[in-house]
Amino acid sequence: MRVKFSKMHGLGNDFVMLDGISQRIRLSPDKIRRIADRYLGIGCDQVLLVESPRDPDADFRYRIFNADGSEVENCGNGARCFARFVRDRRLTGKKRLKVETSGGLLQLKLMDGDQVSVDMGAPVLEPEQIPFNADRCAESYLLEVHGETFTIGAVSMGNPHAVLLVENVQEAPVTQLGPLIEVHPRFPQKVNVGFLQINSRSQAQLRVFERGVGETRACGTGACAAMVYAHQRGLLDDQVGIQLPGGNLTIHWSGPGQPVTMTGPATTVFHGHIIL
Ligand SMILES: N[C@@H](CCC[C@H](N)C(=O)O)C(=O)O
Repeated sequence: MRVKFSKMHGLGNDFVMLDGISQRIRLSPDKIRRIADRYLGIGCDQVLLVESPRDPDADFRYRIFNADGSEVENCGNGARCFARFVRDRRLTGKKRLKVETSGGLLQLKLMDGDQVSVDMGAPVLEPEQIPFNADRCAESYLLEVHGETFTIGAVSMGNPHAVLLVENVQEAPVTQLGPLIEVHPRFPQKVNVGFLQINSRSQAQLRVFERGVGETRACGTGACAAMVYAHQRGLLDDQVGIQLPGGNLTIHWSGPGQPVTMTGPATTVFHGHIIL
């Protein structure tokens, strides 16, 4: 099967975008791993498949697969790339879109230049909905990892995130501790792990070890989850610039029950065909 794709990225978090509306595409975990392989395939952190919506309120549905083949609920950088992809492929002429994901409905706005703004919905903090094993909902939790105890925040942005505050993000043990927390038994569906350094009330730096991928250059839902955790602890204002290894996102959140808004770029790199 010969399939058209676009290679895109949001701050270096890279995607293979597939139009499943004008092409018939059958994916399997094995095919996804092959597409994502940086030596044997195209190479990407996530494969994103655009489909017709099931929800009559939505313009599109988009499905998200991590490089390890697992299907997941949400992807912030992917959402911005999705919005540009459907416009560039002329699947819609709209600048404001509603898209269904398995983590909920997102509202997107194409702005000037390469910028896209996404209403990511309200964060979920109830442990059983994240899902995270804890007796009660709290601002932070103690997590034991191989005999050491860490203070973490647990937030769902449709997908699960653990957030740790660190003094120096460059020196944070992202690739050592990240994989241990990713598969911690208290997160029954595994978890994305963010390491957050607060620079001021409006500036922070973040590195994320993503579930099913490893450390990425940027994670949109990770930036939203980090904002929620630090804002709840009174460390950040409502509007914050979050610097990731691949560049900056602007995140806005005004508190519990309110949606998180993420604004940042979406970039197309090339188009091609792949034999699946
Ligand atoms: N890169 C993404 C998140 C992709 C999904 C994540 N790895 C998961 O397993 O939940 C983003 O920009 O949000």
